[in-house]
Amino acid sequence: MKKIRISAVSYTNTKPFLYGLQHSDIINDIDLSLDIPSDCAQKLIDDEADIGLIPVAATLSLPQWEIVSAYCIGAFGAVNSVFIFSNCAIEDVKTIQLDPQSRTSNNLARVLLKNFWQVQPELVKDAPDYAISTNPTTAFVQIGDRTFGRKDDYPFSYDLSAEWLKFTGLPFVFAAWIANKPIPADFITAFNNALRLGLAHRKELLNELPKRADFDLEDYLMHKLDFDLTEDKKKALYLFLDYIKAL
Ligand SMILES: C=C(O[C@@H]1C=C(C(=O)O)C=C[C@H]1O)C(=O)O
Repeated sequence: MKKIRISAVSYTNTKPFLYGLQHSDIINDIDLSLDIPSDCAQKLIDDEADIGLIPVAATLSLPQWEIVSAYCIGAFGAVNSVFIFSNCAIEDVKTIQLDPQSRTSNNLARVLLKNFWQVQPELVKDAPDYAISTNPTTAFVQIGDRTFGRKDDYPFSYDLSAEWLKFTGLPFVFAAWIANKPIPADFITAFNNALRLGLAHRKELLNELPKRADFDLEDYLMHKLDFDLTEDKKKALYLFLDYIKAL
């Protein structure tokens, strides 16, 4: 049988899923690559992968897509790894640098800026001084492990999942397991069993990960991240896509 090509996120948030895949027989039936989120999305768009843990905002660039898992990268309130870091209050920001590795959170920032904070800073992609600008009215979006332990390094840090909860009262879905073509049902069942196994073994996984003094990995993987793709999260996902379309 031809192996199913899977692109998963190369950040710590995905390690429970990887643990499950690597401890299940399904590992022999897949061709697994680890990519930054923007590349997971591009691989699904270019048909270089069959299933990806892709930023949900990228579904808007797929002619055909289907959610193939009951699990996701989500959060109810603060997630602690998706921020706007800023030298000034959001109302005073003039320029926001977008994160080149992100698709969802860049769009989440845009949705919140327009509809929640109601401000219109200039948005910059691929800024040459990304994340190091000293301009007092420049802020930047940043996701993933690069944000670990950085929250208190800036005068203002906005956790975008916490801000989305304030705005909508809903949880948020950053990335979901999405296929760009029909996938056999028995594969989907085995795939979800493997992901569930990984989530159930997060304590064992935590014992294998190097401890960090500046970031609570246990709180992150056990509590801040919320991996179940519940009905409320699906509602949030479709609401978010509608907000992006209206930008
Ligand atoms: C919570 C996170 O979710 C992520 C955010 C993504 C995005 O902004 O496009 C995509 C995948 C997830 O890894 C994170 O990376 O910190």
